[in-house]
Amino acid sequence: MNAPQFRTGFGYDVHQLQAGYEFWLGGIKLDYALGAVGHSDADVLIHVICDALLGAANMRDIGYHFSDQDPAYKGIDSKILLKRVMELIRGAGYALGNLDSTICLQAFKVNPHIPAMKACLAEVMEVEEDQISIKATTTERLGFVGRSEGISAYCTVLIYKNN
Ligand SMILES: Nc1ccn([C@@H]2O[C@H](COP(=O)(O)O)[C@@H](O)[C@H]2O)c(=O)n1
Ligand SMILES: C[C@@]1(CO)OP(=O)(O)OP(=O)(O)OC[C@H]1O
Repeated sequence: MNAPQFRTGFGYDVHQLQAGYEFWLGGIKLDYALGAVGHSDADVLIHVICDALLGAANMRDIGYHFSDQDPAYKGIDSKILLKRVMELIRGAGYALGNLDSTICLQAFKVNPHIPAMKACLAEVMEVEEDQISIKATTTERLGFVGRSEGISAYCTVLIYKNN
């Protein structure tokens, strides 16, 4: 058999934080005074995972597939979008090697929630928890994250297909 084909992808996303919204992150709902604003449930971690996967497969980005102008996606659970992205990736013959992500959030520590996020995402993506890394950082009170005006996240992925 020929050597497998490896491809990397990268995702970055930002959502505003405001009172009166739910706070979905990594597929789970967190209890906080502010929530993330978006057309969907605004789960920034899932969005960067989707973008990294789509980028790795050279399949554009999340907004290309699920437009924020389309009422079908209003308030949608981002886990549904991630499932669809995994179907696209697998449909093109790719499997996930691993993903590594960083959440940028000042307001509270997400470390205690990371095991639940990993378990949730592994189930949605139908991969092993060991293939999913989630990290977190504040921005030392600097910038929009530091002022808790928003949350951002980054993700890299490795996907592969056997030739
Ligand atoms: N929202 C966050 C931010 C950070 N952490 C954890 O705390 C560590 C220290 O954060 P600094 O921004 O001060 O470097 C970081 O390495 C994370 O382990 C967190 O859980 N949630
Ligand atoms: C996920 C989508 C689709 O509902 O909406 P948002 O929640 O606004 O998220 P964003 O990352 O800004 O863009 C992708 C969108 O198309």
